[in-house]
Amino acid sequence: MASTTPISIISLRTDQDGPALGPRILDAVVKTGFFYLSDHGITQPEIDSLFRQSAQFFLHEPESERVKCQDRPNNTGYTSMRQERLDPTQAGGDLKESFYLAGLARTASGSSPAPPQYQPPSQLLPPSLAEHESSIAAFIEKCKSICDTVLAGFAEAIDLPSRYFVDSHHGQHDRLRLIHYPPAPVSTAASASMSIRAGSHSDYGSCTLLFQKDVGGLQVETQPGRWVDIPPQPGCIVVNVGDAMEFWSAGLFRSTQHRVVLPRVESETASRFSVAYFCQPDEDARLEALPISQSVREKCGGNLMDRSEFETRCRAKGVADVTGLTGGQHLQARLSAGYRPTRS
Ligand SMILES: O=C(O)CCC(=O)C(=O)O
Ligand SMILES: [Fe+2]
Repeated sequence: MASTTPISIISLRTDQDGPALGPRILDAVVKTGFFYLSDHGITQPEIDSLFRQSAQFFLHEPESERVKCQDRPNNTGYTSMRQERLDPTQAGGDLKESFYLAGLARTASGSSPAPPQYQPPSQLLPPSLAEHESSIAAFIEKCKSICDTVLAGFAEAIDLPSRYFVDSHHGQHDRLRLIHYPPAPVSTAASASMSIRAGSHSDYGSCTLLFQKDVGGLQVETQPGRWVDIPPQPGCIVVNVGDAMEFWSAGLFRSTQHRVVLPRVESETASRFSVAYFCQPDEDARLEALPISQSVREKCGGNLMDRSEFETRCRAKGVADVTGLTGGQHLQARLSAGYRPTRS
């Protein structure tokens, strides 16, 4: 099955015999930093219902209600069309709009508040989403729990105790992002050079879960200049490594550039909906480029980033001190650096 997909499919089925998650994801996170995750525990009806709520918001919520919910300092709420430009070398802003949600259940007034120092900010909700607050809060908690499993896999993959990363992730900076790419015509060479649905970028955090509805367009740069389609795969979430985890793993795990291209065929011209869950380290998490043991190095064959490539990538992403920093400092460094890797 895995050989017919561009990235491997990894199952979270608990009754499966065989190795734990760590050894099974090592190859994927070292080579592309992307894999499909199946049997993850979120049901299709739960995903469908979030996509319905997202469509209701983007297609029917009045503009006046959307803009009331913008909260840039807390990185929550609505971002409008072309407001974001993920690739600073791209001519115009991205052809998308989005809504960022913090961990609703973990705030002081939520159903399971986090310890005070790790509580996410409170969230402004427009009427169409406020109506579904408890199911959205539950969806966010399920994503968080999948991320904890993935984080445990990351630790096991490099021979660390399972909780090594989990203990620095209380969901404080995590965000669930509803994304809408409006309908667009099939692109021409001219339109593709002017705009894009989501410009080339790498994600900032530890890992991202991505739910794609039915319209394709997501691509990953597996080698410099070589873009591979990652189409929606029934029953699967796309999981990818983010910059914080690339840093933490001393460049062993790859935080790879990806993008969403304009429609190439008629079937991609409709609205495209996706949902991303960005898992971030805590503000006070200590990130340090961890030593990678000889036995892990051997398992990874020739796929290790050497020290000078690691340091170059860190600096390009705004990280001046490659020995260590906090989760909060990493996020700030990443937010203030416009990053586009040099092509070799
Ligand atoms: O919408 C997608 O499929 C990808 C979105 C993405 O990569 C992001 O928001 O970081
Ligand atoms: Fe992304």
